[in-house]
Amino acid sequence: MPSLGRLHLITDTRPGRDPLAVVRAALTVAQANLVVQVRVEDSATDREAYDLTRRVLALCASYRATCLVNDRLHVALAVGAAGGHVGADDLPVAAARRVLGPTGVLGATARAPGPAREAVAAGASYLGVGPCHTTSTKTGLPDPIGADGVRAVVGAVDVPVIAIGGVTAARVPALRAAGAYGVAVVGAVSAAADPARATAELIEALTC
Ligand SMILES: Cc1ncc(COP(=O)(O)OP(=O)(O)O)c(N)n1
Ligand SMILES: Cc1nc(C(=O)O)sc1CCOP(=O)(O)O
Ligand SMILES: [Mg+2]
Repeated sequence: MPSLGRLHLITDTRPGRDPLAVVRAALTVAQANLVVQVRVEDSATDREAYDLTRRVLALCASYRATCLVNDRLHVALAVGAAGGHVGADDLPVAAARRVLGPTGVLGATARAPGPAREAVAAGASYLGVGPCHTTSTKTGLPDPIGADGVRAVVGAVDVPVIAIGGVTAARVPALRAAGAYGVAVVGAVSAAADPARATAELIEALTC
């Protein structure tokens, strides 16, 4: 399995957003270092998810970047994406592993060391850990766990930890110091006036 990219860009498909333009801009800068996770609104149809994912996958292929699919693993399989990401409301990790097979990239959300260990034992190849900071992108989340929460999970598992939730380039150093392998962002790139520049700042913070 190729090594996992350190910057995960999660698509923002809320009304008024242009996820393909943002993905295109980020890819021109981050290229093969980027992981694009296609995340659609719960109200989106499978056909809408499939169509968007096919287009994102085609863009990623031009740069040898990795494309993952949030929640809808059948869409990941249908388009030939590298894998998917599941959380508490999705397929259990062991079931997701059976769906993706032994070589698919499988991310799982974990917010504390115990569930993190369970997710890895069940077949997760990386963990999404957060929310690290407050976020306006998703509602209904628990309180932020901060860099200390990330550190606790990092100490419990031997797979890459991807910090998520309110992540900005300025916050990356503290997350890396806590042991995060990488970060996942929505707003830091999608809501930026210049998504390519925002991507460059995140890559710089992740690799310096
Ligand atoms: C990298 C990463 N980490 C966490 C999540 C959140 O997944 P989940 O808890 O299933 O919530 P939804 O994204 O499905 O609303 C993620 N998508 N990616
Ligand atoms: C989709 C998602 N899941 C989270 C979690 O903590 O599980 S935080 C989040 C949204 C991240 O968006 P932004 O980078 O704009 O804060
Ligand atoms: Mg989910």
